[in-house]
Amino acid sequence: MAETVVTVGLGDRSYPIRISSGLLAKIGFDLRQRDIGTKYGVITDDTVAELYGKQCLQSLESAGLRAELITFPHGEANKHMETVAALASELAQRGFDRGDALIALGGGVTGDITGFLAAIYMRGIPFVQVPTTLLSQVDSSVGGKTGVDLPEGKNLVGVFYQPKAVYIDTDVLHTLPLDELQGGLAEVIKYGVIHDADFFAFLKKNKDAVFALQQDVLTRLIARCCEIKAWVVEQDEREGGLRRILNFGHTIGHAVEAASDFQLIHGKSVAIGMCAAAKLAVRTGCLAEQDACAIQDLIERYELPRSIPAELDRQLIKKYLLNDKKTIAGRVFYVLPEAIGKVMITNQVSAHDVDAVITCPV
Ligand SMILES: NC(=O)c1ccc[n+]([C@@H]2O[C@H](COP(=O)([O-])OP(=O)(O)OC[C@H]3O[C@@H](n4cnc5c(N)ncnc54)[C@H](O)[C@@H]3O)[C@@H](O)[C@H]2O)c1
Ligand SMILES: O=C(O)C(=O)C[C@@H](O)[C@H](O)[C@H](O)COP(=O)(O)O
Ligand SMILES: [Zn+2]
Repeated sequence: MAETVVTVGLGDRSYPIRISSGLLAKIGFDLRQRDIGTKYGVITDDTVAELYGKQCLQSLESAGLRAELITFPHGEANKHMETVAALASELAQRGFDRGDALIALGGGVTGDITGFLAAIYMRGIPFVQVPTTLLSQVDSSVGGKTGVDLPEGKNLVGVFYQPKAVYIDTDVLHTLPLDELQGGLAEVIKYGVIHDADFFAFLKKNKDAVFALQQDVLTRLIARCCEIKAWVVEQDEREGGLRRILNFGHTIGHAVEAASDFQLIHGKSVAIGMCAAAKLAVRTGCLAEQDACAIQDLIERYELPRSIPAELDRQLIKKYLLNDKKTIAGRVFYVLPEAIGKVMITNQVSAHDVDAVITCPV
């Protein structure tokens, strides 16, 4: 199958998202042509290092580029400032300078950490994204949101910093655990709800092909998500308005993720958050019951959770809600669906409705 390319159009900071099978072996050649750095620091977690570290280094070295693998322990629990500080020291000790560049090889945790590191190391060096989870291929590797968590909440420290290119090799999804594939599918469903009813219908129809990682369906799915994200980011890079729609499912989702102490992965927390937002939308009168059911049914079809686990502390969820960046002057912003393919942003949801949805058992 031919390569698919989606462009993120940001003037002189525009960049390509290249999508194809077998791309990992070709990135060295492409990077040499782009002349992004003298030496490449390949930042990756221990799991991905074991699976794809060697392949990535070989791709760069066979193109005549110098590269070094630098690892950190996998998992959301390590997406914090201490990891960034340790990686920055490692770069300095290995002599990385302003002529060098970073490669984020891994999932969203690696991408968020590496992008942030690239933005602040020596006040900014270039980086590229090589996402290896479905979630990172359809969402986190695109758009330049980088950052880490604080004990007080998710992604509370970070900057907007765009990559120079995104390389999506669909082959790497074959080693991804099912749980992680499903997490990515939650963000995929998000795109259908916020912007594209036809894509929502496509997902409804193609579940088996998606789970079987059928190449044509997978490429179409990843490309459509990247197109929608690029379309949003091109209009509102720094989340002054439209970009907030990408946060559908993340208001309650992020609070649930943090309250579970990251035992619930990001994508699954977003699935729960999208169902909660659909319920809130019905309660506030902006969404028809049957559309809320359609959203919940698709989430269930992809074997994702729909409700907040009973054992999670509701008060803790409310505390995290108030610490989130979506809370301004004490008012929490929600992205609520109005129909499949259309959402609105509001900070006028009553505490009573939020309480009802958070405490609701199903
Ligand atoms: N910046 C953004 O725009 C943005 C968007 C969405 C999510 N995020 C962030 O992304 C993070 C979630 O990303 P994620 O779901 O990719 O999690 P992740 O990076 O933790 O990856 C999930 C797990 O899969 C393993 N893994 C990665 N690729 C693999 C492969 N090909 N085969 C086998 N195992 C593999 C990793 O080692 C990890 O243990 C969260 O921190 C979330 O906040 C950021
Ligand atoms: O790119 C964006 O914008 C998003 O909101 C994408 C989300 O899927 C992602 O989880 C993001 O990290 C959330 O950002 P935050 O600013 O709410 O922390
Ligand atoms: Zn997300």
